[in-house]
Amino acid sequence: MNAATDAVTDALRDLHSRFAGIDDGELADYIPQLALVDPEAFGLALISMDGHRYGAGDAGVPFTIQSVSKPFVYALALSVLGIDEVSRWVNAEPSGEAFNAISLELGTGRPDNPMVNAGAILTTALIPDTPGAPRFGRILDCLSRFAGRMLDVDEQVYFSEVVAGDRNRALAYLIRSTGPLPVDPVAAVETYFRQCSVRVTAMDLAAMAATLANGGVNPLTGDTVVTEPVAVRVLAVMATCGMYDASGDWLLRVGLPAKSGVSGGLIAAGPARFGLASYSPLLDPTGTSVRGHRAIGALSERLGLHLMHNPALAGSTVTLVTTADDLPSAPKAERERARRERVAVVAAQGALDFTAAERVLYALDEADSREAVAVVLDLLRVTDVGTVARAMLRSGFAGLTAGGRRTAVVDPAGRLREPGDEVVAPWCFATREEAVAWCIREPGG
Ligand SMILES: NC(=O)CC[C@H](N)C(=O)O
Repeated sequence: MNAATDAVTDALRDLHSRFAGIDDGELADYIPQLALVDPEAFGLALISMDGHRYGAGDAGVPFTIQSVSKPFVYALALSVLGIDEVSRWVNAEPSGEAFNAISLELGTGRPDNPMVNAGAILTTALIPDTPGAPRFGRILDCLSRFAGRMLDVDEQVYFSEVVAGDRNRALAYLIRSTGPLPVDPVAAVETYFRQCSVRVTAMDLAAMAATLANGGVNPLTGDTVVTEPVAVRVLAVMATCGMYDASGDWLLRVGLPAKSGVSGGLIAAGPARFGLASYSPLLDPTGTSVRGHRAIGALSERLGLHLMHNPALAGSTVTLVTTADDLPSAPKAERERARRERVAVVAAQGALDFTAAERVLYALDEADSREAVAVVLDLLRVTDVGTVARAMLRSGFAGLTAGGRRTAVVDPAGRLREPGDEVVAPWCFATREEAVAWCIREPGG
């Protein structure tokens, strides 16, 4: 039944079997309950921007979210307070230190970033707490919307964190003593422990990562969990700080915004492509899952997901640069006329952004330099024109017209039109034939 998409699942299964044999690393034991899990558990999950779900191994096994909660609570804080207010309290600089280090800015006491514990405790404390909407209720609701289902708390892990939480309590008191902490340290840490104890599966984490990759819209539910600018900022902080003191090496080799947690969860987001997640509780010394690191690294390489790697450039934007007399489908008389008149035709396809618009403009100049009298731009197969691209194409056309060219656009969907104007270039046509015919008609004829 899934004969075709099985190829995607097979790729995940392949990675799963490649790395399942690795048993390097240690279970986190500073939170006693975390040391009780099955060290062999290993799951991989991938969710596309269309909400297609793929899993291998233990993708449905529950575990606590731990530090993977941090980017999502940061997203909530940004949504409620805005970037300027949040930045007053917590910085966005990589600390180059371990997750539980005393990463506080000299002088201000501001935590270095929201991905280390100090910054995460502060970020949690920034979430408003009102009788109608208590702080933790808001956080659980937000994490659940990112996952696309109602999540709950593993009370045993929560109590275990409370028992073992002296270092986090110390951090909260330290922040309070050196600088900013808007609430009581005990309350801040208590909520932070609960947030870390929220139960998820690798498939849930893939949905959460996919929501960030998808501009804040959950691809499973269609719910706009956060706005696009918020999603973009969270991904930026994940890219620079998400892997603590291993963030630089991770960006170098894997090249994706990511976040790890000490229970063995790991997420990575391929913007506009995929949400990825893994679960395997054996950790390296930075607190990152060993198998997860290897598997997501391999997946990124296999799928060409590195952010700096040719960012999803559409293959071809310009599908045709020619003169109308080269068009074999045109009637003979029209081709004769076109030969005399030299009508150049440029056809484009797909979604036009800045990059694509530059290609189209270059092709228009190329067509124009064929000593054309008239230039036709065919947008019939264009699916979208962004605001920036529209402005560029309009001004490019204005330039051609000012240079004495007749110009026409095949734009039945009115993609170049702006509110308040009827037509774009001198004329807008529904078909290429009409546009060419108009161009070769004798002036005034
Ligand atoms: N890196 C982590 O996952 C740390 C989370 C854990 N609850 C702690 O605060 O120590």
